[in-house]
Amino acid sequence: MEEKLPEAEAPQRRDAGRVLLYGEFAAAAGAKVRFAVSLTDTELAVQRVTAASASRTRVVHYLMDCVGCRAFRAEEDADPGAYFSAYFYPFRRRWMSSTGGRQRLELRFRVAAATAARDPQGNLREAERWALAIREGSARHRPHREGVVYGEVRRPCRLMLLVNPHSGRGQALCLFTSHIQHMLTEAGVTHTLIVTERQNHARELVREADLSQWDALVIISGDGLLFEVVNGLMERDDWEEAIQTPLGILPGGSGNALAASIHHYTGSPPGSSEDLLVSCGFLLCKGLVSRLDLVSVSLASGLRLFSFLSLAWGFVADVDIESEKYRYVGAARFTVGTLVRLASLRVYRGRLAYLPAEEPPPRCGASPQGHAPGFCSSLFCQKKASADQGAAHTFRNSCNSNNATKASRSEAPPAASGGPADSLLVPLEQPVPSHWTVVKEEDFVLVLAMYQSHLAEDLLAAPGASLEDGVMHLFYVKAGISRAALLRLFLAMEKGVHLAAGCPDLVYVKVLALRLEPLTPKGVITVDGEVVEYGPVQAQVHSGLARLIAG
Ligand SMILES: Nc1ncnc2c1ncn2[C@@H]1O[C@H](COP(=O)(O)OP(=O)(O)OP(=O)(O)O)[C@@H](O)[C@H]1O
Repeated sequence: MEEKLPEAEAPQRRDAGRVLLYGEFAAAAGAKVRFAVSLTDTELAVQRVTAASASRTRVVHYLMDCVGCRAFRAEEDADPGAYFSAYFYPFRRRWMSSTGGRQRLELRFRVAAATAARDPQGNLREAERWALAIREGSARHRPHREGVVYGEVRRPCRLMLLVNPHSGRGQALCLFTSHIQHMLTEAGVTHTLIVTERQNHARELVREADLSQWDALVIISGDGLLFEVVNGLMERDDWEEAIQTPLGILPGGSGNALAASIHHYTGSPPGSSEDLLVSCGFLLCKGLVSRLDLVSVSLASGLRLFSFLSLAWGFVADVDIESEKYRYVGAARFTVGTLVRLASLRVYRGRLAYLPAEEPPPRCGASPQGHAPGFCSSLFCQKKASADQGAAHTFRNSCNSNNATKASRSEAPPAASGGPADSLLVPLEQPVPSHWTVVKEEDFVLVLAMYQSHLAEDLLAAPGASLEDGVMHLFYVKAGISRAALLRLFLAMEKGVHLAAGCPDLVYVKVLALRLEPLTPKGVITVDGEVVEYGPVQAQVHSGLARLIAG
């Protein structure tokens, strides 16, 4: 962020702290104009050196916005000067608009001290002194949120950067070279680029990789490639350590839900897809690491997946998959898909039950309004008697300690199949525990569990979500909603105000675990936007199990 101050010749400012370095430099060899440059703990201030006070405007660049600085010799051998270039990405609002994005700004100064004009090595040493001080300052100041505990990517760092060349409109590689590559160079981040050759290539790579060689695993693609990476890590024998590897995401798909969520959490207003890419690239260069909730998803076949974004059935899952054919229009594919599916709105039959995160578990037989008692005469109850003992026992053990807060990661015994045990779940063939809430309705238009804020770049589905809140944000829309009302909901979701729309058919609840049992014979269930086998499915949150580069 730039701040123009009217008068500030003195190299001392109360609010910015002590001046660490001060110098007067030109921008290039032979340039007449000189600049007074001062570095404090938080900012680099630049002021033109001139006799006329009117042109002495002082411009402040915050180290918070700086990704790196480098020193180098002049290109011409005859020039004894050296240079330092600092790279800033301040946020700029668009003219007459509430949107904006980070924009690149390079500040370059030529060091050629009068006394050492013929001392190229001395000039370079001075330029390096400035570059090091600016780099250290920018590493100390990074965009962060109050109350979040951060780690950081080790420096100097080596990234494994996985690109899906087919994601989105097939431009991920191009987006990397045009927007990200130079940022990484500016930030001194070394990386190895791997272009995926097929589905599951990334999954296999990270499953077999020597992770000690990498400080972070970053994808430039849609959410599907990160889904592969997360599951590849969780399939390893050393999953507990492997999943601690910082993950990063650069939006190259058409949905880019996690990238949009990360951007949203920084408090910046939404911008274009390009703004989102630069914002995520900036956060990657800054290298702060937050914890990220993962949800374990168990399917009827016994397969267990780990998900970081969403579980969807009905309208949302259908739109996601059916709109694949409109991928050439980019993010607008969801809008087109929504309109097409609205025209032939479907009702999906099934049973839904969940363990609420906030309310105390309902007593047996006590039914919250609109819900059946904990155990109902549904398919969930086929083996009520036997489950009552085993399941309730299993559940009580975990429930006492964490029902009101977060699903426990550390207290559960390790599961035989790798990954943490699902202490809140009972086998799918058994009824859900008695104090779960079983939804009375069985006809739905959609069921959607979100663990991050965005369903797509422009769909703020769960405004209250955060990276590590330890809950799933469960939405379901009951059958009977009109097309117009559903359209209104999706339009309101663009601004994240759908929950305030007073739609009687929309239900929202925070849950720790859920079970969905589709009765409609054919349909689509997606996990993080990827199709999984259709049938009964259940899920539990594991709070903060993974680590993600975010601000
Ligand atoms: N080289 C490849 N060829 C074919 N499929 C790939 C390749 N690399 C990855 N995939 C698969 O492509 C699918 C889609 O990937 P991804 O989600 O990253 O992109 P996208 O679908 O375009 O993004 P979005 O979900 O945002 O629309 C995933 O299932 C992924 O496993």
